[in-house]
Amino acid sequence: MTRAAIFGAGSWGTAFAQILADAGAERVVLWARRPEIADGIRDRRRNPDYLPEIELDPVVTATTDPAEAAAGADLVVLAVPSQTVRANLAEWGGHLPTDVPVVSLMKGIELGTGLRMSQVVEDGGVAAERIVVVTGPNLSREIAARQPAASVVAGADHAAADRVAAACMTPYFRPYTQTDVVGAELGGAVKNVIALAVGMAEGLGYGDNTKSSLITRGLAETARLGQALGADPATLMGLAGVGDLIATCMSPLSRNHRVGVALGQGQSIEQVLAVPHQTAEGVKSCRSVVELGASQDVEMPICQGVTAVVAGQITPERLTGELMTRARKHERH
Ligand SMILES: NC(=O)C1=CN([C@@H]2O[C@H](COP(=O)(O)OP(=O)(O)OC[C@H]3O[C@@H](n4cnc5c(N)ncnc54)[C@H](O)[C@@H]3O)[C@@H](O)[C@H]2O)C=CC1
Ligand SMILES: O=C(CO)COP(=O)(O)O
Repeated sequence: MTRAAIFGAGSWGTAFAQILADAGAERVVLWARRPEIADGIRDRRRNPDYLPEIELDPVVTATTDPAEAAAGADLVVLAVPSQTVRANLAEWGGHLPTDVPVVSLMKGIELGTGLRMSQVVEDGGVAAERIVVVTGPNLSREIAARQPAASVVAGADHAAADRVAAACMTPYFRPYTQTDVVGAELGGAVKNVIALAVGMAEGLGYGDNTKSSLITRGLAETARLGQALGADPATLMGLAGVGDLIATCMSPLSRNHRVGVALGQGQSIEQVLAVPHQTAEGVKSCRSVVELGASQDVEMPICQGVTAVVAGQITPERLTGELMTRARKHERH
């Protein structure tokens, strides 16, 4: 029976705690940054800020002490924002057990280094064969409501991925194992940027043809990047690619989608981010995705345009015009 430590008590960390508990975990300890979050989970079995509608199973508890969270864990899960995980690991990585799978739930590319999350975790001292990525069309609010969803559990070591998949399989959460960590992570990171673009289109008042065109051409950008970086194209046609792209781009529950809608409606990025909201990874990862693409000579016009809108350099209207008037070309190029 699993004894898990989940670092990050936001939406996905909290929903994943419920998954592990429903899958039969003996104990799940959430590490929270803020004491009021840990107190709510420990004393009232509710996270007061993230998915407060879930009454957490009694096996779920919480602490702000990383050593206490990690003690005795046979599974470690990381669920903090992509851009903070390096600093987080430097702070509390020394407390992590050295011989158990470490799961990354994060979907992003690190700014400045262009590294995928598993590479950042590896830099933090975790051996590659212990790192497992969980990704796919998994909007936390739907998972919290125990609505059926499938997911990808990818590890360079299939046995580690299989161990994690066994620990998180429930009647509403169906994990498929994978060894293509590169494809799984790229799918999860790039779809957030495409969801910003689709949200912008919605905010501008455009309908489903526009959104479908952006999703499909966004997939083409992801596939080109994946090919350059050694991903298996089949991974991007699966749950981690197409699956997550559809969920995130189409759902009003997606934070990236919602940020895109607000930008499309004419708000500035400062106005959008001034409203307290949860992590919309694409806002930061758009730049690192474009830089990663440029380092491989991969053209990513939608991601480039989103980055320019987020930087305040162009408006969503102008992005539409620029994308629509690019030189004609073969669909597969
Ligand atoms: N929410 C969702 O539906 C899903 C989210 N993800 C990914 O999971 C990762 C985490 O996202 P969410 O839990 O949704 O975000 P969230 O915004 O709901 O929660 C983030 C958590 O990290 C904490 N945090 C913020 N700054 C921190 C710092 N400097 N150090 C330590 N902790 C910090 C926050 O207090 C909060 O507990 C992201 O990479 C996201 O893309 C993946 C699949 C689904
Ligand atoms: O990754 C997600 C769904 O799979 C969550 O999307 P958002 O981060 O845009 O809410």
